Amino acid sequence: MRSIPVVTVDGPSGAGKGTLASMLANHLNWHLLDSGALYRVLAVATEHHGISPADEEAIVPLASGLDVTFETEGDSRKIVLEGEDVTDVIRTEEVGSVASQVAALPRVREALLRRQRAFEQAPGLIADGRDMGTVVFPEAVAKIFLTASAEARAERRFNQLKEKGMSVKLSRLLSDIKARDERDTQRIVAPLVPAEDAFELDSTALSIEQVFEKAVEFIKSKHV
Ligand SMILES: Nc1ncnc2c1ncn2[C@@H]1O[C@H](COP(=O)(O)OP(=O)(O)O)[C@@H](O)[C@H]1O
Ligand SMILES: Nc1ccn([C@@H]2O[C@H](COP(=O)(O)OP(=O)(O)O)[C@@H](O)[C@H]2O)c(=O)n1
Repeated sequence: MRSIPVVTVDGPSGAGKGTLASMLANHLNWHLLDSGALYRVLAVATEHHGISPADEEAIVPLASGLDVTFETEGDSRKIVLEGEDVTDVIRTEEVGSVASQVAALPRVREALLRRQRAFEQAPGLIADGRDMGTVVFPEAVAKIFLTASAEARAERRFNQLKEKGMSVKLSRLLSDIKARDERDTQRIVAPLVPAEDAFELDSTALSIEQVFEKAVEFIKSKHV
């Protein structure tokens, strides 16, 4: 039996992973896994339950039994945690920061593995995150590592949050993004590194469309 094809998109915050992953999923008509959303939802859950982001013992059972659903209706996606719509709440930089703290706990990552792998369904999967190509789907047919300068990423995030009506300071975003990069690349388990066989794509000077075209070209070269 032919296995289900997986394409991974990993990289640092604001590189354009989510944008590219959802364009690819629409283009190929494949499923989409936004693994960062899982860590973000878990971060919100720890806050709801009054658990410290460093308390691995308490977070592991929360991660294993996380009551979350990802609902897709046309182009819009809704994320519901314990009955509450958290689609927008999880996108703040504060939640991103807590997410990267809980994501550094080895047993928490382990607890979320099975849930992520369950997204691998026919006809194929686009998986977006930090360790999709290195840990979760090492057999992926095509692996993309998307980067951009920290300044470009902070500016993109700034515009994105402003559009959502959230007030943020660019200088604060840049320092938060750098702190998160540092934590994500330095952690012991599943650090943010390109897989050996990844196609590294720097999007600093590229438009969204140019990134998409290069990604499609690369995926085609893998006979997907
Ligand atoms: N190549 C690009 N050029 C300019 N803006 C981009 C580019 N790629 C993504 N963006 C914008 O940057 C913001 C962050 O992108 P997103 O896909 O959420 O990044 P990530 O998932 O890597 O954190 C979004 O508002 C998106 O529209
Ligand atoms: N596969 C993944 C995805 C996210 N994460 C963690 O979750 C945080 C939020 O991920 P995200 O993909 O939503 O973040 P952005 O790139 O959108 O800023 C990251 O900073 C990582 O610490 C992870 O460790 N592994």
